[in-house]
Amino acid sequence: MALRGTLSRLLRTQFSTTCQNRTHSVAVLGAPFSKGQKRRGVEHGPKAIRDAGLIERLSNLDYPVHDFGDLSFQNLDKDEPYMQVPFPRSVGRANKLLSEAVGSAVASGHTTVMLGGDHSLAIGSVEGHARQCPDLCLIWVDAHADINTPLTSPSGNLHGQSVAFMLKELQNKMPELPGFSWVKPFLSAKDLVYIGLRDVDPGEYDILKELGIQCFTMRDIDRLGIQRVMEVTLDHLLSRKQRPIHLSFDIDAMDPSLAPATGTPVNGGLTYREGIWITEEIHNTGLLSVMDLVEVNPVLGASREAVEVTASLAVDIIASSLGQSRQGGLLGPLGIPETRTNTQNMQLE
Ligand SMILES: NC(=[NH2+])NCCC[C@H](N)C(=O)O
Ligand SMILES: [Mn+2]
Ligand SMILES: [Mn+2]
Repeated sequence: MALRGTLSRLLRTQFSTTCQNRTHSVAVLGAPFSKGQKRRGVEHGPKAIRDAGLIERLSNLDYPVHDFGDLSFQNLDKDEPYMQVPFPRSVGRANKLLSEAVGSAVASGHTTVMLGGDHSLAIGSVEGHARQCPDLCLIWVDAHADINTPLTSPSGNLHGQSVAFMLKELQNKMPELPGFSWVKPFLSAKDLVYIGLRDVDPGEYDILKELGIQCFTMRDIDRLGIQRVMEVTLDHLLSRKQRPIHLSFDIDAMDPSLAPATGTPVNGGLTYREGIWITEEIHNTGLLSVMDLVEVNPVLGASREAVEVTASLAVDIIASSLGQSRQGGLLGPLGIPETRTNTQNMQLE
């Protein structure tokens, strides 16, 4: 009994330090994978983002950075489509590997950055994170909701279905796909917020409505302003308790003029400053635990510049999520002191 008490206390301490005291060190993990969709090139995303100076930029922030390099994904020669879904076994297997890698980076106490690759990788990334931190919440920044099921998906592509694998509420709507027997739904609809939506399929619309998922479309951002959107987002997820945040950032959330090198661009996206505001506010909570930066596709840039601006925007978004500030200086922020809401104050103490 005594031993059991000690063990559970030990596990509890381990658990709370793993899942709460963030940003002592950063782990970077590349996932060069593209079979969640049909266009080639997105597997070169991690290299493009590293070449744009990611590691150097993160080294200028205040904590050690561990670059764990890129995972290596095996090619399966036989991977026939299942219910119009291409490459199910390859996507399932890659995500299992990624889940284990993210899980162990989180268990080692690192704030973890996953570089994609296509957005199907969020399945493994969020799942691995949730195994370590079961009470995490998810902020999905994207032009798309990626919440199709194999039955509603117009394209079949798994990068448009990642969230459907996670949600407990969709369990009965998800067929068993080959390669995915290891994933059991782990997230509740109330623990998810979308920001930046502007291209939602009819089946996705029905799911979002039915489950009452908190969404901020581009129209909501125009109407409320990004400051209010983040206030409501963080309030929705954190007002009851402090919990680890998983940020899944699809580069196509940004306007295509800023992020042209991506597979499914949609006009009318986030401005540079809206993107940075989102990540600064998430950093300010002190609760960011894992982030994904996905869908940078260097092959789809019309020119070298187009690829470089996209990759360097990805670097800015990551650095800002991890504390790079626009207010500089060790002597405290410039500008007018900010008054914060109660929720935000609670996080900052
Ligand atoms: N991660 C992405 N870029 N997803 C785009 C998804 C597009 C479309 N909704 C689909 O299901 O195919
Ligand atoms: Mn998208
Ligand atoms: Mn996406």
